[in-house]
Amino acid sequence: MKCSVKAPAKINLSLDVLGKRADGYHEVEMIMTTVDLADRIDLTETTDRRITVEVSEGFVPSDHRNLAWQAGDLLQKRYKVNKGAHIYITKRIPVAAGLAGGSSDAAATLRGLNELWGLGLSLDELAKLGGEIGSDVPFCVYGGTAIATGRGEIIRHIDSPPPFWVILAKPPTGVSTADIYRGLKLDAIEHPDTRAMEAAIEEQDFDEICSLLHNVLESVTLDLYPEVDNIKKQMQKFGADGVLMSGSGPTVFGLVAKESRLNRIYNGLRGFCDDVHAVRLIRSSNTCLKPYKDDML
Ligand SMILES: C[C@@](CO)(OP(=O)(O)O)[C@H](O)COP(=O)(O)OP(=O)(O)OC[C@H]1O[C@@H](n2ccc(N)nc2=O)[C@H](O)[C@@H]1O
Ligand SMILES: Nc1ncnc2c1ncn2[C@@H]1O[C@H](COP(=O)(O)OP(=O)(O)O)[C@@H](O)[C@H]1O
Repeated sequence: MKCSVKAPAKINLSLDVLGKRADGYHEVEMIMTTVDLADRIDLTETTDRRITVEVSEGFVPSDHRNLAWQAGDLLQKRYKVNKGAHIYITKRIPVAAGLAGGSSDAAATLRGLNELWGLGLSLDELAKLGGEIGSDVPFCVYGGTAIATGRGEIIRHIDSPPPFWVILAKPPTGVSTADIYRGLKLDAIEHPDTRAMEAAIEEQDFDEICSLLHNVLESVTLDLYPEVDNIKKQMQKFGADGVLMSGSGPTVFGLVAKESRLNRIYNGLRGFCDDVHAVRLIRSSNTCLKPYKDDML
């Protein structure tokens, strides 16, 4: 048996850090939403108990370091599954980019193997399991739009923002999330207004959403990688309505209301940055994130 699962990227419309925890992680409050730039996960059930991974991009690890492998291994061990799986990952989400590509691959693997191995677990159960793999995995299990707290694993679903375009531009720099959190000066943080952003989303107020975009990790990454600031400025210059770095970076996203303006911004950015994507939000999550069985492919 086979199945395929979509693993979409996320952006952080708001990212606040409230403090450092005893376990070394940071207490966060983030508004996250899923965008339609996705990896594809093809899962094939095997009769031995091995979990194997193959990735379209050779530089992404295909051994135990791959988060999709970790998802398969965890599910198999926790539920004593006596079957294996081959996981083929077609990468489209830029790697180490602040877009949760690896986390989304892990989440899609959990959703897909749950189906393939007939485990019957709920999304809540899969999300809880995902939290053992990484802080962003629980959000990626559900997709949609949510407020994530704790170290990112406590998820409260909220309304989808109004429909708009998202331009993503990633400079050729990979960023280590741990390094960026480590570089944050907790006493110097200017906090975003998360409640106002939630209200703006509820009211579908695009202009207000753009004016409230804020990420406290941005200044840390910008100090280390000035090219990120350059992309921000270019995106603003070409006319994006709101511009922010996603997660720990270095991807910068621009929100654009008018399709007519999209080409100008996309082409302008392509002039000096190879990795540019124009995508939409995935407004309602679960139906399009559901695994497709082989007879539907
Ligand atoms: C910054 C964010 C924002 O969505 O995303 P990315 O930029 O990675 O996409 C997340 O908080 C990243 O989540 P994720 O990438 O899953 O992090 P994890 O694997 O759990 O942790 C990687 C490292 O980041 C630091 N970390 C992560 C989460 C958190 N709340 N506090 C932390 O201090 C820790 O040093 C940890 O060892
Ligand atoms: N399935 C995967 N896809 C991409 N990267 C992965 C995957 N599994 C593990 N990794 C490793 O995780 C690191 C972070 O990758 P990624 O999830 O793309 O970044 P981010 O957390 O910034 O969104 C990379 O350096 C990569 O080696």
